[in-house]
Amino acid sequence: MSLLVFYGGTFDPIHDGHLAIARAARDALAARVRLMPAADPPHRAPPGASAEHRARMLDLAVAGEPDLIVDRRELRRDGPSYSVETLREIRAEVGPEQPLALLVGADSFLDLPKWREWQALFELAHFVVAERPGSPLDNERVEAIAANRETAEVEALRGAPAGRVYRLHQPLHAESASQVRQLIAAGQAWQPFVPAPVAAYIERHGLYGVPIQRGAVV
Ligand SMILES: Nc1ncnc2c1ncn2[C@@H]1O[C@H](COP(=O)(O)OP(=O)(O)OP(=O)(O)O)[C@@H](O)[C@H]1O
Ligand SMILES: O=C(O)c1ccc[n+]([C@@H]2O[C@H](COP(=O)([O-])O)[C@@H](O)[C@H]2O)c1
Repeated sequence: MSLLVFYGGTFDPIHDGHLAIARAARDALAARVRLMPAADPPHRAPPGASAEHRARMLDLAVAGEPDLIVDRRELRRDGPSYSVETLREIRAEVGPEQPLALLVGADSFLDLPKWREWQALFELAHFVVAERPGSPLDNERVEAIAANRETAEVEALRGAPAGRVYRLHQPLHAESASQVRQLIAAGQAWQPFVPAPVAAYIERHGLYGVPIQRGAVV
């Protein structure tokens, strides 16, 4: 059965590292990837941009890429955007047999034991884990979380509805949203780290303290 891949994040703002792993997952898994902005991301300070701005930047970033889709379901729910609730909602829609995967970066995966009902997540979806500079995926640390669920076979993800952990070996990307926000605050060049239409949107709307450029094309 085909695999449904969901990629949750704060995307404050979406940057080239996010796009690179979404594309890498799409290509490695031959699947559509649904980027899901969190309304109220757990375990972090409130985002610098509103949920609607963050979602609109995602729309711009994936425009013209039919296998990258923006999924606004978490924006329609009140309270913290716990992944276990999101995955239960999706599972209820697609039924018990449909293979589902959650795409996360290495730092998120290594933090998984702090997530709400984290063990239940493995009953709801597979995890596809993207490598990320600064968060090495040592076998020991991965195994402490994956507990024998790891597989190197994409077919294993398609062959079960949930419960496996797959490492995505994509080229590493060092970008982070906090780096983009810090560069903006420091008055340094930040535009090279985000897709050009996203940079234009940030400038047009004066997000993150960028001086508004009314003439900019969105
Ligand atoms: N450069 C990257 N390489 C691999 N994974 C990434 C990268 N950037 C973000 N991710 C992953 O994407 C998901 C969403 O990330 P998020 O929106 O929090 O971006 P971020 O760059 O980590 O933001 P911030 O710097 O504000 O914490 C997380 O699972 C994170 O691990
Ligand atoms: O469910 C949780 O407890 C939980 C805790 C931390 C993060 N998450 C989800 O993980 C994704 C990445 O989070 P973040 O903060 O790195 O953008 C995003 O979809 C969050 O909703 C989920």
